[in-house]
Amino acid sequence: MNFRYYLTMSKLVLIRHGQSTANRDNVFTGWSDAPLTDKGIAQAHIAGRELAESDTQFDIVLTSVLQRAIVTSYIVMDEIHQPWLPIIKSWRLNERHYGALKGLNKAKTAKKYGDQQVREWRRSYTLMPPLLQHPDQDRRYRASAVIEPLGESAEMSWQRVKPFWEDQIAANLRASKNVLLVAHGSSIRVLLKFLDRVNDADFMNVEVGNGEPIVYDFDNQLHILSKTNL
Ligand SMILES: O=C(O)[C@H](O)COP(=O)(O)O
Repeated sequence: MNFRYYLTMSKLVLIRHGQSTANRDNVFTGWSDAPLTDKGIAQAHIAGRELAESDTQFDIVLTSVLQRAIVTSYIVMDEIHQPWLPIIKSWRLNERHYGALKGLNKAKTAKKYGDQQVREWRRSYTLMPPLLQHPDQDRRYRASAVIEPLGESAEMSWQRVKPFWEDQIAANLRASKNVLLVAHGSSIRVLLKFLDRVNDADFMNVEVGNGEPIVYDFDNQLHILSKTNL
């Protein structure tokens, strides 16, 4: 038996949702609930088919409470022929909240504030976007007693992803479960920062494409055995 195979106890697959209407229109999205485009739906099918080739038997699906991630997860579950899997939807996996940038066109914002400023808003670990005056009040967050943020840095989004890592992701991996996580650019980027030990400066260069699965294999001590981009 292959030594690495013998040690492998669990698998974590991270997938950013397919293209949303806001991605297509180059608009800051954050917690806005933009649906998938036809291209985004096709990307989700392709990601699912790529994953199906590995024949991984998943135990649980984790996603956000935003439809672009939820619908992507449904498509992937269907493509891997495991539509019955238990699924947990949590606000903790939401995209980073883009504050007052939400709904603005990224190219027009770069013209107004400069490319460097917009790059830092988008890719810095610690910089906050301009904040909203008042929180939005979406019913789905009231149900889980979550006060919607006025805006978040990537670091702030890690503060709310981290408990979910402990309670759901790591807990399942330690129990030798295979986890499929379908989320967003920023919620996945902060997980990659943690898993790959990326420093704050290098975090600026961490990118995650729509519908591109990232596969981690762990041993039973939660050490990473391998990382593969499908
Ligand atoms: O929220 C958004 O606008 C996008 O989903 C991700 O945006 P980014 O590429 O600026 O991180």
